Amino acid sequence: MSSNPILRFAEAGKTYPPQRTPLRQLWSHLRGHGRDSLGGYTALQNLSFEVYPGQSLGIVGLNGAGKSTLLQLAAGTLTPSHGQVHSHGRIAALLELGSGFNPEATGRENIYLYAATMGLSREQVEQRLDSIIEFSGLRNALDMPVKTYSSGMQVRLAFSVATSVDPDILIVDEALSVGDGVFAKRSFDRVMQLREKGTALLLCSHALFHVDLFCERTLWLDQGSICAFGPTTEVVPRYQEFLDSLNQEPAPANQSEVQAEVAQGLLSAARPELVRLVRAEVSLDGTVGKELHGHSRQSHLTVDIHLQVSEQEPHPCAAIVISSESGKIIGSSFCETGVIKAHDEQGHAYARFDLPNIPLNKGRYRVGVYLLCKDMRYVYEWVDPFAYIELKAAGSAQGPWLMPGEWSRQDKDVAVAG
Ligand SMILES: Nc1ncnc2c1ncn2[C@@H]1O[C@H](COP(=O)(O)OP(=O)(O)OP(=O)(O)O)[C@@H](O)[C@H]1O
Repeated sequence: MSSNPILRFAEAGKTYPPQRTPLRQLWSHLRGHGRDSLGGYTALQNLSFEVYPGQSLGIVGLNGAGKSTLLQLAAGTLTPSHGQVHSHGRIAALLELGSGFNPEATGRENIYLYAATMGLSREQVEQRLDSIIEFSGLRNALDMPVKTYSSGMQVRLAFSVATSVDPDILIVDEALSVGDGVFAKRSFDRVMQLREKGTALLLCSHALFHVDLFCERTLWLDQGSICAFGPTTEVVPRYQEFLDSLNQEPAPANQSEVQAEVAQGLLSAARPELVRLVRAEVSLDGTVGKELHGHSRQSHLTVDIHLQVSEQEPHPCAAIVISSESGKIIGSSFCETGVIKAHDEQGHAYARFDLPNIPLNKGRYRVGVYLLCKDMRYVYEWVDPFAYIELKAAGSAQGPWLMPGEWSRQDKDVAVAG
């Protein structure tokens, strides 16, 4: 690890100026004050922490805890009212929807504008243009003004540019769960690749599963202050317990709005309010892990999942997908309707998938966990790969799966001609 942090908050905080409504201005004027004396709102206070190159930090907290404010300070789109925020390197931020875009300009023009704000020259953008367009999947809409884009399309464009500029720090505010199933999966893969290349990540998400997956450390914000900060494996379960203790009703989703967007195929039903993956665990012969070793035909694969369902989606579907290392699907198993069912008032549900005598040949495989809506048309969340399994085998079978079927000796030629 480099000895210099790439991002440093030193007693940093943010107080928003008071809302200068006409009534307040009149009140101040009558009282003879030059400034509104009602005071501002302190959204963050005295935060100190550091992020080193290649590290990933998750930010969790209730609505209004100050997460977006923290991310904006880190991105440099807000300045601290007290303390300091130091950063160096190229920062790519996916913050509020549409921020950074000129709505009147086309998608193509916005790629240049957006990349320029991240320090890329026109030439550098041109070198990457094709891959940015390809990744966004918006080639046909590229010469239309961004104001005509749906929210899902805007996120795709922003995500595509932000992750194509070789950032030193990638800041993501919830954006990962937006986009249709295919795009969201590619976004996951892209963030993983950036992490492997050493990009530091700051991720704020209400989907704790994402934080669990991407971030080795987590900062839990409560009313603008750090409530807990440490390894994700410690902080996220504590935060989950806290959420459970609140017996929080999920924020009511505007169902008709969600359905309209889903109907356009632009947004997956990926609303954390509807259903979310809380935790998953893959084990081979009883050993839990992300890199597991076993024997073909003998080992027993188990996947345990814990999710949270809601009234709007009480019986989602879970699936396990086994693929080759390169991502080619070898097999999948979808749970039957009714297997996933709320177990308590908070909507926690648990399910297990068992695959004894694993019918795979020697090799390395990835195991993915998916959460879909009941009719399996939309994927809420997935993590693929969630774990890798590496199998040893005796014999000379070819190909990834162990083809069932039996040989038997025959006494005569049974091949019937004509
Ligand atoms: N521009 C602003 N002016 C005044 N107050 C603001 C402003 N932006 C945010 N706030 C207030 O600061 C507090 C923290 O807001 P912030 O958006 O950072 O929270 P958050 O944790 O990201 O919430 P959420 O999970 O709902 O997105 C909130 O009480 C909010 O009302």
